[in-house]
Amino acid sequence: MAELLSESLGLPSDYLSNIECMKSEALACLYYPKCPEPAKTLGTPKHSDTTFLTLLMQDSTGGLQVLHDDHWIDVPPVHGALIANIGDLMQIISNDKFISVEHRVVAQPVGPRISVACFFSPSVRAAAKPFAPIKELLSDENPAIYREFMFREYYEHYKTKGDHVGSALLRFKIR
Ligand SMILES: O=C(O)CCC(=O)C(=O)O
Ligand SMILES: [Fe+2]
Repeated sequence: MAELLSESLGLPSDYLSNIECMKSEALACLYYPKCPEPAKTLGTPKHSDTTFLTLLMQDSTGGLQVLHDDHWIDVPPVHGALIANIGDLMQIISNDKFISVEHRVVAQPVGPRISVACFFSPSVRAAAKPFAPIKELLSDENPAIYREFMFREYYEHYKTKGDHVGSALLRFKIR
């Protein structure tokens, strides 16, 4: 995935793996019990992932939706397939060439639903360096949309504002 994403940004195929932006993995195993009153709640509320990339495996129950042009679109389960979601940090370093996807999981009267999300974030070494849009992607016609920041500042945003905060993108946006 790192190679494909690097190439689609027009960069050498080892670019993203060299900067170690997706070198740490965290795995979340999620269990959604069946819900007697699905209209009154959500399985997972609307959000975009804070990391670089998420690979998601969902079972055959369904319920995942992505926001597209202000409409919620079902992401139907495909046996054996993984879903790749771009996260906010990837949006920032790609200078909006990749856009992080807003998604949610609806509650359902059937279940339980099980999903496994693997979140890819920077290595400790990469997290100690500043983040900013990749210089090779910038030009006079395509200036940086986000300022430089440290990983610690990025995560402070979520820690101080709690779970229901919007994404950190606006905080770093300069144009
Ligand atoms: O359970 C799912 O399919 C999605 C979970 C999710 O979006 C997340 O954990 O960030
Ligand atoms: Fe998510």
